[in-house]
Amino acid sequence: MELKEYWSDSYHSSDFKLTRIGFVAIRFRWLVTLLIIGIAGWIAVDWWVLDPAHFQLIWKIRLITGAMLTPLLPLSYLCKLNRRWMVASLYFLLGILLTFNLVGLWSFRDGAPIPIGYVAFPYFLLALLSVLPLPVKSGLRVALVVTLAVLGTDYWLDRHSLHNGALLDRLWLLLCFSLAMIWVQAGQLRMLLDLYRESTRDPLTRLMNRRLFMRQLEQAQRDSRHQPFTLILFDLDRFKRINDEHGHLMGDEVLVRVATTLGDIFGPDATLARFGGEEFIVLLPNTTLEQGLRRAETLRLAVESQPVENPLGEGEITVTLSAGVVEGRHDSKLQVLLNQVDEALYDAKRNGRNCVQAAA
Ligand SMILES: Nc1nc2c(ncn2[C@@H]2O[C@H](COP(=O)(O)OP(=O)(O)OP(=O)(O)O)[C@@H](O)[C@H]2O)c(=O)[nH]1
Repeated sequence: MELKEYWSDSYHSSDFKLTRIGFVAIRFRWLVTLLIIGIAGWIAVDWWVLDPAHFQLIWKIRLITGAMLTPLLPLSYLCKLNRRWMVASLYFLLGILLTFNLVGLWSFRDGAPIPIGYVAFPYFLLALLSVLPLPVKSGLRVALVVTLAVLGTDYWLDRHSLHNGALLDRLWLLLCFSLAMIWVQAGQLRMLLDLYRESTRDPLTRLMNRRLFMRQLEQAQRDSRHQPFTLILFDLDRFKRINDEHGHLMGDEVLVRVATTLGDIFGPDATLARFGGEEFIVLLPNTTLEQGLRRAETLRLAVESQPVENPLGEGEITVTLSAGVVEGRHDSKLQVLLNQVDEALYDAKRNGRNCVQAAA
């Protein structure tokens, strides 16, 4: 995982963004449930700890806070579809909880001893938020909001406290908790990204696997509007023979080399995947059938003209491929397109291999 991927989700792929937000939404829902139960349930503790005058006010504040958090539960189902909803819900949660903290502390303005639960609440909140796999930039924003809220509360309740050592003490503690929160969040983000890559990448070529490709294809079709897109499905010729005659290590080397050539030929606009054993697929957005055929031919020539060296130093071999090409539109049925391109590839094999065939 690269450093910039820890920093901001703008460096994540759109598919991982959705995966992460779905994960955050589930954890967020559990967090809100826990907070609603905890905040309302704490009334029992307050009943024991507080004097009746304080208790009369506090139990209502707790119930109102719990009620205000409740809409976040159904909203968390929408959040998994949209990052903006997720961010808005998170800040709504922070707003409610920090206001609860402010009003709770304000209720002790008469000098009554403040129970530890009220003083420690912002730190407790930071600890709870560490369950969300947020990038560092988002974690810093959350920490900043909590710190400013603590400073604002201090200022509002007791202007002098901003100038004494106790404030420094609180800031130091906030910094420690914030760093711990960001550290745990980044660790979770890393774990999630590693698992995501393991489950969506082919371990040999590092290209995306069939499952992720199908999701990308559905998305690309939705985005294509009235522009055509092209699919190229290709398969290495007589690959079994390469394995049998030169060994599996050589077979693996050929697959890796072809994957590299694919990246070089098609560039960042194309979506490339290993579709099966020695079968690869390419999705080209905004591309007509004629353009797709030309690009498939370029690939075929490139692979043919670059012999692959045996990793054990036992000479080199020439590899060829056969390809099928089909053009799709936003209203095409994907399963039909995949069948057509598969048929075209089969025709290319029947026509003698090492050639490109358009779908009928
Ligand atoms: N080395 C290696 N071989 C693989 C891998 N995945 C699949 N294969 C082999 O790919 C071969 C595919 O053979 P076939 O499906 O018979 O096709 P082919 O020999 O390429 O023949 P045509 O497709 O008709 O040209 C099988 O021998 C598989 O074992 C892999 O990851 N590494």
